[in-house]
Amino acid sequence: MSAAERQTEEIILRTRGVGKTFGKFVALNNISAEFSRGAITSIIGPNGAGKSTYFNLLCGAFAPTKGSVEFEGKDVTGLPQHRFAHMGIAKSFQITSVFPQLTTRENIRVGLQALVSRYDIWRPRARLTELVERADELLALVGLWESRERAAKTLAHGEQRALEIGMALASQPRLLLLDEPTAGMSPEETRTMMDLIVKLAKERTVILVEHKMKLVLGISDRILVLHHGELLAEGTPQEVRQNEAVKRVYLGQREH
Ligand SMILES: Nc1ncnc2c1ncn2[C@@H]1O[C@H](COP(=O)(O)OP(=O)(O)OP(=O)(O)O)[C@@H](O)[C@H]1O
Repeated sequence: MSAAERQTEEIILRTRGVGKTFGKFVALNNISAEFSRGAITSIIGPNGAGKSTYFNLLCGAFAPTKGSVEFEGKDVTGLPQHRFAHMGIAKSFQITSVFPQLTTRENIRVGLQALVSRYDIWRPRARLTELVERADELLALVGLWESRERAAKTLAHGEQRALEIGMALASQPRLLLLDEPTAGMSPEETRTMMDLIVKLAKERTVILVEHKMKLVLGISDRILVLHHGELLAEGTPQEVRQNEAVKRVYLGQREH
């Protein structure tokens, strides 16, 4: 394996000098960062730091105004969002997108059926069995097996978020992007979600956006800190915790 190939193997996603402007407003400026395969990387920063904007660039929802995005060594800058999904990148947003009237299990099956073209159309029975089995595996993985027959609208907020992640996993992504996965959750729901993220990260790369620094220190391999659209700091949780600039930004903020 060449040095370049080894780098591609180790770095799943990279941005080079990405920026994003909305009219004259610079929401994100010149962010260069690398995301290691198999790691949990958290993007943190105070309100308005540019986290969601960066997230949207990483998952292909926005094209950057400047710079480039590389996934597994390929330049994917400006490709339509569905191409990102087909390449192996899945995302789950702050806003829940489950179908409230359907059961938990039906929701997961809907997620899987969206991929139906990958299956052999001449073997419908085998395809159906495979879908059902895969849906049940995903339900168990995200901790919703017991709630499988409940209408999604009756699930607690934390369970709805877990369901949404289950749906995102239907495409068997190599990279899972989560935007504030614990937003609006109780402390107990938050712990459950953090445990789920750690479990999911054993099999795939996870990047998450969060504004609660304390929350991600314990589970992240690497942390990027954004502030006013710039990359303020990056490093291990230990390095970020001790970083003077980061301390200043978070000083006086209510810690979560
Ligand atoms: N579509 C848009 N049009 C104009 N300005 C925008 C748009 N989206 C974001 N912004 C601005 O860009 C800046 C960064 O926003 P962004 O949502 O990325 O921050 P954030 O770190 O995710 O904040 P929060 O923690 O509050 O979600 C903010 O000042 C925001 O007002």
